[in-house]
Amino acid sequence: PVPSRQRGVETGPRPTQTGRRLQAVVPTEVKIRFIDMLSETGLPVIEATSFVSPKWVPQMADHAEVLKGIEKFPGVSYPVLIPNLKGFQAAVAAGAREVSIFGAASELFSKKNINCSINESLQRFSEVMEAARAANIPVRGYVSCVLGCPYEGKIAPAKVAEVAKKMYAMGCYEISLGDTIGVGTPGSMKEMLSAVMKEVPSGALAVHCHDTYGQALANTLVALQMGVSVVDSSVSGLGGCPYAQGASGNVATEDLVYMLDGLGIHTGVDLQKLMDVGAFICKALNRRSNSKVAQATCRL
Ligand SMILES: CC(C)(COP(=O)([O-])OP(=O)([O-])OC[C@H]1O[C@@H](n2cnc3c(N)ncnc32)[C@H](O)[C@@H]1OP(=O)([O-])[O-])[C@@H](O)C(=O)NCCC(=O)NCCSC(=O)C[C@@](C)(O)CC(=O)[O-]
Repeated sequence: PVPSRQRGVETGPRPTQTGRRLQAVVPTEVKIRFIDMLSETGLPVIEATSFVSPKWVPQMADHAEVLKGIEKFPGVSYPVLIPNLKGFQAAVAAGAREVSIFGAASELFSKKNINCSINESLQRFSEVMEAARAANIPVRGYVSCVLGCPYEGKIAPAKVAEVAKKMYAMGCYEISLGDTIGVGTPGSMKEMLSAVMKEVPSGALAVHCHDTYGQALANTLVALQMGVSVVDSSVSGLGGCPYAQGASGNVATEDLVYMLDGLGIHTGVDLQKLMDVGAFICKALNRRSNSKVAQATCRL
């Protein structure tokens, strides 16, 4: 299986693990060094940046410099997030060879995150798909809030299945199901995946588990047992979402790789190198790693 899609630096105005907000904008050269180091770990996919509006997320205003500045390792892909056609065009002009669109299963989250309804977002995405097809650019689709929403609470699995089905039908080669605020449990993950798998084949699904309630690894394991083989993660468990207050980062890549190694699943990812990248970025951001593996081995 492809073990992990790794996110680059996504330090928006979101709470850290301890509830402090990250105020600083991460310098572009740190982002580039971080991604270059990740490229040497054996990860197959590194999501490099977002071509979103700098008025909405000023921390990503350097997207073109980051994408142009990183070394592109053979065999590694560097997709970028895009919310609309404008983002797609800017990403391609900066050299993107793969993009990800991001929708949601929650109306209110869609409105807060990308300022439109779910239906409007699907309309925007279909414009992107058309342009992507013409440019031969593969598109991945995210569905956020699949196990809960900061504004609507519980989300019906049928709603997740409906949005995932539409994004898959429009041509996304893979649908990543995001537990954006990390409220899911193995039980709700199983229920949601069972509904989605009636509409989208398991081979075209990925999971993206935030670890707010400490359930991310358990939820990921359930998804693996149900046939999903692509998992999003983040070194040192960095990240969150600026429009989902209180959400912590993704499952730490170090912890995910440790678990996969323990299961005898070959990943090709070098855990030691990952830990070095984690130490680098935590030092640069002056924060503690959220990776249990990193904490246990006392590297930070
Ligand atoms: C979607 C918009 C742009 C709508 O924002 P809007 O204000 O409705 O957009 P607009 O079309 O009215 O344009 C407003 C201004 O933004 C510009 N603009 C418009 N589009 C772009 C663009 N692509 N790149 C650069 N600039 C852009 C546009 O040109 C205009 O500039 P002005 O004329 O005022 O100078 C905004 O809401 C936005 O950028 N949102 C992104 C927020 C974000 O980054 N959220 C986090 C992403 S991660 C995530 O969602 C979850 C995920 C994927 O991780 C999975 C999970 O955990 O669930």
